[in-house]
Amino acid sequence: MTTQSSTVGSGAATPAPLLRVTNLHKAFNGVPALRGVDIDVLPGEVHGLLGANGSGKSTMIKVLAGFHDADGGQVSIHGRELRSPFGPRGLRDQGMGFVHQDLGLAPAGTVLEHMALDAFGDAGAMRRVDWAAERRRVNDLIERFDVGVDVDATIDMLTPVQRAMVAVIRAVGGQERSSDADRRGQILVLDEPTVFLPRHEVGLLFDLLGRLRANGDAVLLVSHDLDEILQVTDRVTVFRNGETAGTRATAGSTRDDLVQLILGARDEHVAKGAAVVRDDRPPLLSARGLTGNRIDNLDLDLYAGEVVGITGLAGSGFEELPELLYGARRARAGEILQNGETVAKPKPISSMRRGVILIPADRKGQGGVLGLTVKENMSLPFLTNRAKGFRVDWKALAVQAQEACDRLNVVPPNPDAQFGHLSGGNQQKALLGKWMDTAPSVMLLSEPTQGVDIGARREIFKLIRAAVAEGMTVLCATSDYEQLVEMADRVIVLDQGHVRAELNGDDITKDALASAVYAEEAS
Ligand SMILES: Nc1ncnc2c1ncn2[C@@H]1O[C@H](COP(=O)(O)OP(=O)(O)OP(=O)(O)O)[C@@H](O)[C@H]1O
Repeated sequence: MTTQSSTVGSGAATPAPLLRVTNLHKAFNGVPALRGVDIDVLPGEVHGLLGANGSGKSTMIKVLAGFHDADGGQVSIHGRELRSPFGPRGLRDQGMGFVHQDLGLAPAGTVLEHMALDAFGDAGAMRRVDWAAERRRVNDLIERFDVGVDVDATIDMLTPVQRAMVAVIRAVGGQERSSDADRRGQILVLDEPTVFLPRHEVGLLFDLLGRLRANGDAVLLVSHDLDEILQVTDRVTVFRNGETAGTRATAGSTRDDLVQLILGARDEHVAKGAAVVRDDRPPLLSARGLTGNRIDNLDLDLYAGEVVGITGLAGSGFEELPELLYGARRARAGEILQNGETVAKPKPISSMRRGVILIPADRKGQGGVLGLTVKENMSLPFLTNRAKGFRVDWKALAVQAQEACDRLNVVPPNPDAQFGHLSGGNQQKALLGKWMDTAPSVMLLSEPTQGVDIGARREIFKLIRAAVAEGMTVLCATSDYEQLVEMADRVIVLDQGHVRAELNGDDITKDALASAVYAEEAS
């Protein structure tokens, strides 16, 4: 796929923007989230929207989608000026479509039903859906955008990337139906669509974005993955602290340029510690013959002072290893040993007591309680040891939570903020802080920096390296090769539940990881 659009990159005079946001303001309880952001999105471009966690990306998108009302500023679409509030449908009827990270698809519904749901929305519950017409329309969309799914397939039958593509054409189809704008020249907003996709399938989604671009539409793509942004976008806009830090053409921009714009500072790499010294102490955690749904008869030793990465293609088993070791998922066979001694019936509660903790990938679903405050979330592991009789020492817990927020740069650094209102990266930092305070000996991580910006990522790596230097061991299951290169002392590559390769020290490079993961496919 080319990285330049014919419309934008042709050297012709810049076309009029499809979407122009000027001086947009929004505060929550008096705290500004947007302090006057500006962005122009042109026809025929994929425009990246970057920024640290909490910089205001989602807030702007939620204003455009009608979820929040802006406090001030202008928005124009196709040159027509509009002012927030935009009502519950946001700018959907003006030619904008939105695909949120969770995709908004129900597993049991078919592709056709999902698309027709939008028709129900338009027509009201009383009107009959013309199923034959819907089927023609949906088939036409699938063909036009070469999505390759069956209209009657249920969502749970589709691969993750097919689901993402269905969500995209569903948004496109919704626009075609409701927009009074010209069919060409619509704006599709994708909020971190790739974080849950297997790396090797992301290209299929990007090809679809290329087809939209060729159609004269525009895509606004929010992502923290700079390689992805450099690969797929024509221009990028960076938000910093609720303001626009700048807009750049992607061609000619480097990763470091973008990092500097995001952070307002140069990128700083975290040094890995010295190599682990393996004395005659037993490993902190081991597996022998461990077998799960995918993992098959795996032997593994995790030693004090090391970060061990585990990776592979989706379905190779690497994703289930943290949960098996933690006891959140029952093994079919095999045993787990801690400090050389067999662990009888591993369960989450006993793992926690033994100093083994798990930070799951889906932090919103599993890691934190959205309706509680940051302090309450951070206090959960300590409620018993901070209890005096029936009373909990909230004062001590508040001090502890404040210290963790400050140490980890959680934004806002306010333990009384609602956890669910924190941006994704800040939620992850708060969760890490909570578990680090329990001084674990084994930390099992699953995609620990998904949705986390580059600055917070560095802080998380630093914390992990510091804890490892004190004698902890970390297992990090991820398909993010860059993270493995930066963080891991050794990486185990799985294939169909078995160890395919092990890379150590300086041999851990992105290329080496990719060729180990894809070795069989390439041959
Ligand atoms: N409903 C809300 N109530 C209070 N504060 C909020 C609310 N939504 C967002 N914020 C705050 O507004 C600021 C901007 O958050 P926003 O979610 O827009 O950032 P973001 O750039 O999308 O971050 P991320 O990359 O982590 O998703 C943050 O400080 C956040 O805590």
